[in-house]
Amino acid sequence: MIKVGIVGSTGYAGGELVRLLLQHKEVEIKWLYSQSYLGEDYHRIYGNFFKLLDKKCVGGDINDLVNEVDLIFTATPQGYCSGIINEELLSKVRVIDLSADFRIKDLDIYTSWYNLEHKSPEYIDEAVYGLCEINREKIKKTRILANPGCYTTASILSLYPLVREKLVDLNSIIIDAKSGTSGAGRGSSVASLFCEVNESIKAYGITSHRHTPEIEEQLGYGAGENVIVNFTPHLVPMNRGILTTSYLNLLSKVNYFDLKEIYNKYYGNEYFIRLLEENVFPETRWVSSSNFVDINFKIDNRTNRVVVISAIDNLIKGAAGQAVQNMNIMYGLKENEGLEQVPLFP
Ligand SMILES: NC(=O)C1=CN([C@@H]2O[C@H](COP(=O)(O)OP(=O)(O)OC[C@H]3O[C@@H](n4cnc5c(N)ncnc54)[C@H](OP(=O)(O)O)[C@@H]3O)[C@@H](O)[C@H]2O)C=CC1
Ligand SMILES: CC(=O)N[C@@H](CCC(=O)OP(=O)(O)O)C(=O)O
Repeated sequence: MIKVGIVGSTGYAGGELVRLLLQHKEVEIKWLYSQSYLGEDYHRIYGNFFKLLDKKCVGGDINDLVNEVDLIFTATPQGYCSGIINEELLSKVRVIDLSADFRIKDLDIYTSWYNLEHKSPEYIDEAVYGLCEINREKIKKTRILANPGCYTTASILSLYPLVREKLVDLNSIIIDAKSGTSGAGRGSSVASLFCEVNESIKAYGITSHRHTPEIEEQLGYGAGENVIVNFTPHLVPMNRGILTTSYLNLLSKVNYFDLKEIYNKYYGNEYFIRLLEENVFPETRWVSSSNFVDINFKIDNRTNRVVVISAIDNLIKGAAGQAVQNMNIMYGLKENEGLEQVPLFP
């Protein structure tokens, strides 16, 4: 059994981690860390766990708590994980961080886009970017796993084959993305209030969203050269889900089946990536509460562009599910262990 502790267990991503790990055959949840709910029954925070999980939230020194576990998940705001990482902690546990602290390899880019001083930059190189389908081999051995962002998971996975195979103009990429409001977390803010979100859709972070450099860096590794994207997220009045619609200029005349062959080459054997049938396009409801990524595309012969659509659940493949998938890889387990849920609909 892998003994785990979860910091940030009371947030939306943390809550989904608890739900998935509770049903995982190879995992024992040892503790749930919380500053705000110290000593409270976890099921009093999230009533869905009533009679299923009998644990109180713990607090205190994380350096003591790590003695009880093999692995910790940090589902915490940016800046927390980089503040606790040190050699002593890593001699006791492996870490899966759901924040952006170790995702971006270029420290200057991290500092400028996050407006944060990194507290342990010496560990950035060692950390592995946990996009499972792309970095599987490196993930197996790492002590620090940087779990990718939600928009970035959907964007990178859906565009990676085209960029890697240099089928598109790397300066032409436009990613239009939409997210449910759970993407903003459980912390209250005016922007997340029902009346602010319901019956409306808005773009935000235009030209400045912090997932832009994460997408550019990872697609750049795939292409072997710099990639520049326009990334525009939108907030939509639904609880969960991300849909991306991307536009890329094709460099040569190709048809649907040429591109399908390329996508099959990369993802044909991937359990969690579902390449849909021709003219069937992803919808967030078909992946809801599951770890699946649905992808399809259409070529616009008039403009010589390819339009790529992808859908994920932001809290699962975009956060907790991918974190569990990464744990499975790190511990040599079946990659879909604990993640075989059929998507929830309606
Ligand atoms: N929501 C999503 O769709 C996604 C989220 N993420 C990332 O996952 C992380 C968690 O996000 P999310 O669950 O949405 O956020 P929430 O705001 O819902 O939860 C964050 C949790 O972190 C804890 N926390 C807050 N401040 C601190 C602190 N200074 N030290 C330790 N713990 C703290 C809080 O718990 P308490 O006060 O009880 O200790 C809180 O419940 C973030 O880094 C986010 O960027 C990544 C991908 C998708
Ligand atoms: C709808 C919404 O607000 N989404 C969040 C992104 C989700 C997320 O938490 O991503 P990171 O882990 O990279 O922070 C946002 O735009 O900030």
